[in-house]
Amino acid sequence: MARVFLCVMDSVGIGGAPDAGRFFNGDVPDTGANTVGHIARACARGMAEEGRSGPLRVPHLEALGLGAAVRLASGAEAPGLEAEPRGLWGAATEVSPGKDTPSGHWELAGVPVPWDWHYFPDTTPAFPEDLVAEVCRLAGTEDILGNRHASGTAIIRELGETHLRTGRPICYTSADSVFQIAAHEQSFGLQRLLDLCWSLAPVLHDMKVGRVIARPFVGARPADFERTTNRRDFAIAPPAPTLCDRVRSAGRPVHAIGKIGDIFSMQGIDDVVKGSDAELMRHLARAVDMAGEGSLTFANFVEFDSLYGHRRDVSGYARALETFDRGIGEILPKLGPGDMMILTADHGNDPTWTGTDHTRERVPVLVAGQGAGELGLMPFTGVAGLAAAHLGVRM
Ligand SMILES: O=P(O)(O)O[C@H]1O[C@H](CO)[C@@H](O)[C@H]1O
Ligand SMILES: [Mn+2]
Ligand SMILES: [Mn+2]
Repeated sequence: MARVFLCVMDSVGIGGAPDAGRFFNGDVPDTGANTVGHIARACARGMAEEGRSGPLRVPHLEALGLGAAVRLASGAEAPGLEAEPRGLWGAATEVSPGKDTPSGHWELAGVPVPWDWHYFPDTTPAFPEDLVAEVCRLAGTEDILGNRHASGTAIIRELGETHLRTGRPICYTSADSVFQIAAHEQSFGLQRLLDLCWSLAPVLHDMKVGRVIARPFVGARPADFERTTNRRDFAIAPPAPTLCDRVRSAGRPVHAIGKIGDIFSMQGIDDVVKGSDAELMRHLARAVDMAGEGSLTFANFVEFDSLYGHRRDVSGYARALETFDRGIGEILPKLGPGDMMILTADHGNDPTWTGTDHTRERVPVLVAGQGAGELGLMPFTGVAGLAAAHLGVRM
């Protein structure tokens, strides 16, 4: 029997998407965006020196083929990642029309998105009046705050005090197909925020808005406002059976780590554990120790994206890659002969790029535990194919 550990490093793209010119950050097309390539270049030039220093040091990812994957995907060099790969390595290209998290994950799990998502216009107000009225009705408030495109950390600094004073929820969106609600955990109430998002989700899903996201925060003053890990994503269910459903239908356990449960609306998933990325790495180590024969463990490490990519924090992103590399380095030696660990990503989020949104990019496909060699370029669905073939499950 065999086991698969499929790990998504959220937003760790490697450039080269052939359709990048059709995706934008503001008015600027994503052509040339390269999350890993540009971080490695910034590190090598001494331009990512906060809390770390010098060239990007990710020896385990490098040995698995991360640098080679950057070169294959985009033709660009990733300074510091020049070692010959000792794992199976390749790069994957997305076909779904969105550069968002559900599109990326569903396609990695074998199901490209067959519809066009609804995006809210970058205007103020961004939301239609009947939607605002429905939010007010469900929240029991006279109005909402925000009602525009925003960065989540900036908008709570800006509107958090008004929210505390008026009780009105802060509603905002981005270049993704999302409706996000920020509210204070104590003053508005965490459960009330989660209930509000849960009640609104079917309305938004009918409009083909991919997710309603609860963004709870704490703190008394703008300088201390901080989002918590109680974030919840209420996503549309995948349109067809995914890798998770296939594995589960074959009578095998499917364990989720991090956001995976939310992204797949728990479809095809037995259990989920959540926490910070540091906690998720410990959960992954435990899964490698404990997961049963024939199982799929599917993990998402979100902090690359949420803490550093959207914030365009190059040093922070480099630190996160180096921390992740150390964590994975401790887990890799635990893999047994029947184990396959796949490290990949769902889209890019180049912290050196303009704007604050994701970037359309190819993603790495690094396979540990199953020998060495080049996998070449594949579609995102090739990742599901690798996992299913290893488990002996039909896709
Ligand atoms: O700026 P914050 O709130 O982190 O939001 C980001 O997170 C959302 C979901 O991943 C993206 O659509 C982007 O808007
Ligand atoms: Mn993502
Ligand atoms: Mn994101």
